[in-house]
Amino acid sequence: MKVDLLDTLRHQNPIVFNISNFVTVQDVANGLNALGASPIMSEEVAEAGEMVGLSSAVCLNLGAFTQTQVEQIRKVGEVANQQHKPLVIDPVAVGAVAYRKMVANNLLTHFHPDVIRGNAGEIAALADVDWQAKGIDAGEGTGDLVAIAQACAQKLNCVVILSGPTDVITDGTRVVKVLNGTPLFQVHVGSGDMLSSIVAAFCAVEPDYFEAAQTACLVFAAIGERVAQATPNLGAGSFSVQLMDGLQLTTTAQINAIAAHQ
Ligand SMILES: Nc1ncnc2c1ncn2[C@@H]1O[C@H](COP(=O)(O)OP(=O)(O)O)[C@@H](O)[C@H]1O
Ligand SMILES: Cc1ncsc1CCOP(=O)(O)O
Ligand SMILES: [Mg+2]
Repeated sequence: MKVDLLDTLRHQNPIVFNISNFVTVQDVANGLNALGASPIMSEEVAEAGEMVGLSSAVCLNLGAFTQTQVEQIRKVGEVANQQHKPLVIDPVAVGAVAYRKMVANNLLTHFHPDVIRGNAGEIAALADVDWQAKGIDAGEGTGDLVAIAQACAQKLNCVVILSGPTDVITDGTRVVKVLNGTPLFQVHVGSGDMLSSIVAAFCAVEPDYFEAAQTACLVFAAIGERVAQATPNLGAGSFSVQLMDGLQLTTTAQINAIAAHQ
């Protein structure tokens, strides 16, 4: 696990272009900025080419799109592929809303993502595995999470992150698990969206996207875990503030000291 990539990221300060959702856009911008990347957002399809051109990675969040925004997402995904910029997709709630799954599957015929990051309900839906997703949350299912993540990665020919209490990262064959984290991530809406954009930031500084994805998961989960451990009885509001501080101030040595992965 290349935790030192965090120092590279902070040194290079890569621009990450995000199409975010209106719910968590502030978390995504500030999370990236605190960690050491440079976020930029846009809702205008006419500037898609320039936006991708100035960025070192792109993250497309499918959390709350309109039909107009779907056109923008498709254009940005196509341009990212043409310009060979790393492309990360966050397929929010595709397991809970049939329309979203249809839109996501259609978008995936227009461009190829390098990494897909979702919870169990979302990754199961993209892999066409039976699962009871609950809105934006993972929901419940009985399937094997590693097998589901691998099936999704093989089907879509990309790296897949199936996040949750344990993050599963796979390229379809190789599998790494990140065991760090805190249940407080679940009481803050936007944890997953932040992680997806941070995955893109690591893809900007590491061309092996399987490596970039697992490092992003470890860095984010370990920082959350440290923050939770540092303050007893931390609640949802304080956690989100402390998490921002942690993203900015945590060192690679501190992450290595608690890193738990297989
Ligand atoms: N119960 C948990 N314990 C530890 N970490 C968790 C837990 N649930 C989620 N996480 C962490 O929260 C982050 C967001 O993942 P997740 O909750 O799966 O995304 P989403 O918000 O899209 O559903 C990841 O870093 C994941 O490791
Ligand atoms: C609540 C909500 N509704 C549409 S997108 C969104 C945010 C999802 O954020 P996350 O997947 O990071 O919890
Ligand atoms: Mg999510």
